Amino acid sequence: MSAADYHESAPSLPAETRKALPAKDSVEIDMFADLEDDDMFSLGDVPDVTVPSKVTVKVAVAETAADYNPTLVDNWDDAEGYYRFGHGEILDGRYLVTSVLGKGVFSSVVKARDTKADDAEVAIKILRSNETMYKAGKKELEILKRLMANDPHNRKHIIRLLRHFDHRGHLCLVFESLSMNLREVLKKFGKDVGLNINAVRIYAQQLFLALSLLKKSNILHADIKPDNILVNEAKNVLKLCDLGSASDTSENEITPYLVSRFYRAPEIILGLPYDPALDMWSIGCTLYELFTGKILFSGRSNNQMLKHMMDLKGPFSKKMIRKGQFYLNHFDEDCNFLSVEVEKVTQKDVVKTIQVSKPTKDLKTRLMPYTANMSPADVIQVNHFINLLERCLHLNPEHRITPQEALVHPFIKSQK
Ligand SMILES: Nc1ncnc2c1ncn2[C@@H]1O[C@H](COP(=O)(O)OP(=O)(O)OP(=O)(O)O)[C@@H](O)[C@H]1O
Repeated sequence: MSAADYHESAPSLPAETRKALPAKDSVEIDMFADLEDDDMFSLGDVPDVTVPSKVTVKVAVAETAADYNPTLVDNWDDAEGYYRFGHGEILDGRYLVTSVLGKGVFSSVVKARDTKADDAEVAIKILRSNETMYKAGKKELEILKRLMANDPHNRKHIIRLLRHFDHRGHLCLVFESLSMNLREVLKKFGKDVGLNINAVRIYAQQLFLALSLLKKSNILHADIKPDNILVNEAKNVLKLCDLGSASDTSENEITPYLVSRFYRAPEIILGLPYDPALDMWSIGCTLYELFTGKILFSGRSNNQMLKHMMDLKGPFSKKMIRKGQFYLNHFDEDCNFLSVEVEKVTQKDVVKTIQVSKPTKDLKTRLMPYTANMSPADVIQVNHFINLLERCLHLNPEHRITPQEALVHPFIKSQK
């Protein structure tokens, strides 16, 4: 999750977590900036993540929670509570840090070699040192354990947690190491053109398996998007990661900002009770993006997200609209849509009342142009894909396809 995304969803967090977040980024991140390569997805063509062959060991102290002295925090934390690493530092007496993978809102993630396990590569998520972040990390840890207990043979495509430890007041989660995330795969291989239909099918099947495990475990992921899906070096296996926003299905507090906006289901925006179907919506948006290289619903606000959804799928039923706690923010009493648009000349927001009767650009219209140079067999696949997407993106969560149904859908079942 990016800081910009997260800030928008901050109202769903405890107040103290929100306070701990860095200042809001007012600019929406351009997720396809600096694209270099327009190639279609081709396996085996990605350079390895650079890991220096020689690293100098700078610190070799194994801390325990008992060693932790909060007054010394400034020595190794930056002002925002992120752990400051030394290149070549050893964590927990065994993990030799080789590179920094990234810095999210909750944590920094590093690659390391496990000197007690044949130098196997691992990824370590180091939570920021802040009581609320620590608690959030503990929740992520418990959820990961629950998921692994329900998938003892590691067949369901959710990231594996190897172990955890405390390091100078930071909770550290040790994961199996994977290569790039699907946002990066798309940037590298599918800018504006997307991945080929067979790659999309393989990824779709693995995502539905992950979703079936989440559903069985009564867990909502609540942040599925290409950034939170990692692939192996060969890019033929994916794993769903970042369970930092996940919760038990019983914890469904109604909030209009759950899930990163472009992947947010309509029931969240309208303020209806939600369930695992919200993750299926995010998967529908993600699969569309994998195939086309383009974001399906890139609304600048919840209101414009609803507009984009209706352009694709037609109007919401009045019954569904009226059940939503927030419906009067977006519809009038007669369920006409109140579209908040920017007036071109004044650049001010104006509200236009719109009666939506049918989709202006449905999935078939959008996706068929991609079949122009395809073989007849692939065109059949794309037709199946369109049908599957229609069902993942049903406006009414009660009618959305379930993971079990998706796994036997003709798009998934009809291998070439
Ligand atoms: N097991 C792993 N193997 C390889 N890279 C990983 C692994 N786990 C995380 N990463 C990298 O670190 C990034 C951030 O991880 P993650 O989303 O779990 O942390 P986060 O603190 O929740 O970040 P954010 O706030 O951006 O969501 C991922 O997008 C990925 O690029």
